Amino acid sequence: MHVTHLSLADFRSYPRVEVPLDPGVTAFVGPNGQGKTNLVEAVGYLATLGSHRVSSDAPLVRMGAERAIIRAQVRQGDRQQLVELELNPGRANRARINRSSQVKPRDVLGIIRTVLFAPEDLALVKGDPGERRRFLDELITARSPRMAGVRSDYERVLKQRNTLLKSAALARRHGGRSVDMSTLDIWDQHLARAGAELLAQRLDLIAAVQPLADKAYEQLAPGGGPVALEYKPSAPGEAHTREDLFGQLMAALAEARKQEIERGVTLVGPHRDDLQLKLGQLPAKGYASHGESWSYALALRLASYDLLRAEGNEPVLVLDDVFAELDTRRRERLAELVAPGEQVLVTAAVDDDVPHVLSGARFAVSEGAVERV
Ligand SMILES: Nc1ncnc2c1ncn2[C@@H]1O[C@H](COP(=O)(O)OP(=O)(O)OP(=O)(O)O)[C@@H](O)[C@H]1O
Repeated sequence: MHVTHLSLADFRSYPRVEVPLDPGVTAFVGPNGQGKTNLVEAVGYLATLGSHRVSSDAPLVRMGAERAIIRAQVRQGDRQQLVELELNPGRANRARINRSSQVKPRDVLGIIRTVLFAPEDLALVKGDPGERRRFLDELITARSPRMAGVRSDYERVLKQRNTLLKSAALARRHGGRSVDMSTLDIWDQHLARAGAELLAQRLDLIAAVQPLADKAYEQLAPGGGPVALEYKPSAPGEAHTREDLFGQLMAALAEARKQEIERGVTLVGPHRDDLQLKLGQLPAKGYASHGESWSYALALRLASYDLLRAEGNEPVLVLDDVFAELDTRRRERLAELVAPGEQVLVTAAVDDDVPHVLSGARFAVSEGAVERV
């Protein structure tokens, strides 16, 4: 699958821009702060309904404008589709597919898939567990778009359950009116049901990604591994099937209930889990060097790319400002690995940062103009 045309209105720094794209490698080159990342961020947004840089939509809308529009023409084999998202911060976003507005934003998922590697990815290794959970869950959704529904069910139930626990905790602390806790059992069931589904997908994904990440790390930094991905659940146990995971979560919720009511928050479930990344015998977080952490994050993205391709879901690979961070050897290895991809979008400050193997289309990006050179 590849994008044949990208069109933005009031997205980030662009009042309007039209970018025709070819399969193969396309490099966006220009000085800092000219809008290169803004272009690839828009493609990433269509694939994940989120930005890799910010957690809310407001910064994505051009200063002074009310809404932003991202539109892309996508080709999958012989099939062409036009996808469009309208971002309305503070109100619901809107989507159109082939000009039909009878769709929800979530229906756009799966039309475009991306694997995006950017400097922010260092947080995958060095950052909070939430970064690694997002990595897993975005990849789960890229493999199976219906999982977006499961994720949003889980988030909704979690929010409602937390509201109930919080009011119970406040009532306990301040001796207010007691709270009716009879619905908590029902929330437990819903939370464990969606949670088990999400957990099963995460465990399946980790098993598939692990050997690919190890192989990618070895290619980037020979002899530096091995790398191992270990899931650290908040509800401990050995379960793997959905039904067993459901039972495991229900048991852990029962055990944690007293503490949850005291603290007013849900302490068990996929939202509290972590993915531990090990390099050799040590956890990468806190031990790996800057260069090792970079290679690790990159290996995770390359593994994601390999996995989606192997499963027949060829994604667009986006390499945002990454070559300047790598030494010559790693830069060339990476370039050789990704050069055969169906579509690879690269951003760089200067031409020399783009390895020669990645010859293809070039656009100069300067002061809001994107021109083919
Ligand atoms: N909502 C917005 N409204 C207007 N301008 C914005 C908005 N968001 C970001 N910008 C501007 O976009 C520019 C940054 O663009 P971008 O991040 O794409 O730069 P870049 O070319 O990738 O630079 P670098 O090489 O430094 O990574 C900045 O000048 C910033 O002020």
